[in-house]
Amino acid sequence: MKLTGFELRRIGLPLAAPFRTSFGTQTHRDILLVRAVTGDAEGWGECVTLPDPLYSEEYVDGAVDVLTRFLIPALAGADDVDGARVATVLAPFKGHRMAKAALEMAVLDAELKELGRPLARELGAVHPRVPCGVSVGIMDSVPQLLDAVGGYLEQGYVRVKLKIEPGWDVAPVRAVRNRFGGEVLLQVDANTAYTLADARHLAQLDAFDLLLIEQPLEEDDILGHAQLARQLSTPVCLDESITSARTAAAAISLGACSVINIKPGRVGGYLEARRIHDLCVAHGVAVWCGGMLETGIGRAANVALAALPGFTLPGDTSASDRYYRTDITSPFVLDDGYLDVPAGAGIGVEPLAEELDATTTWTQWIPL
Ligand SMILES: CC(=O)N[C@@H](Cc1ccc2ccccc2c1)C(=O)O
Ligand SMILES: [Mg+2]
Repeated sequence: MKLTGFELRRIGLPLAAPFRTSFGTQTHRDILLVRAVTGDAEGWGECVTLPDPLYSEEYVDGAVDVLTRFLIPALAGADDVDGARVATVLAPFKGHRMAKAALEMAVLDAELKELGRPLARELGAVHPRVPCGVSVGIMDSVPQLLDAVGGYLEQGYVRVKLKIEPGWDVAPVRAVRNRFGGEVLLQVDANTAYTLADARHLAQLDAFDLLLIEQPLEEDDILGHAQLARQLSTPVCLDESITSARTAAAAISLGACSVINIKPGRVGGYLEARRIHDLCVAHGVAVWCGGMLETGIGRAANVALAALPGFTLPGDTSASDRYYRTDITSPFVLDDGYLDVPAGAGIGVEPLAEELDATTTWTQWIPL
């Protein structure tokens, strides 16, 4: 496969509704897309960075800089790069996993589109569609939360995840349980908002039969999560802490988690995501596919990943309209709580030209 160049393209999309988490409220997305061009095809990657380093240390402007000055030149200097080799070529550069993931995804999509091979099959998907959960933000009041949760359950979502933070945790969870009953699959996500000193407070959540509590402590506090896990009956799931197969192996071995939220952008790409999946299956650790409010580009690849056998819990692979009134691809529409795995070559979708043009805020072509 002969790469001729890459396009970096930023698009601006308003969120259908504000999305509040313990690290802030988002109303708008500034999304970096990567287009890989070869002689015979083009592939797309989506960088899941936020504009500010609030979820992790990466942010959009930083990703643009590291791609432009280091990562794309490294690929230009390597011969015969394909999807499987991108991570090796980029390995000398530390971190910047979301930027690396977007680049690898674009190269992999171009390669598979040239070969006519679907990403799902390439990754080892075994299901034609995946059951979908929904992530519900922190709200101004419990009644507002109950309305939102009721709406998502009516749409067919099979699992509800509630964002929590100190001051918004036990009461909203109890209210959802009281209103919607004990059968609803329910979990919470703290996005690192607590400390080990909150252990006794968080143990109150054990009364609500949650599937898991996601990332209660800081990203680098693996030992803290192991100590907390011993004080809770609710399974601890890690998100921000799991940055590679190596950190997943360490977290599992140290008893820091019994469930893992796999996000390809956070771990450096879909191939590393598959390695984490395989590791977790070997250890009997359940995994599910997390979300970073991706457009249909990232959503398509996430749904393919979520169809692998070890993804036994519903993920945050929600429909396009969970976040966007208009997606930049044909929208992913929930059908009886499921999303279909794209069957086309590569990620199986392409951006809609008119949507792309309407939302583009900046673009740069980088020839190899
Ligand atoms: C679906 C979900 O909860 N995702 C992340 C948090 C998150 C929240 C807000 C975001 C805003 C812009 C881009 C990515 C974002 C990710 C999580 O699981 O922790
Ligand atoms: Mg999370």
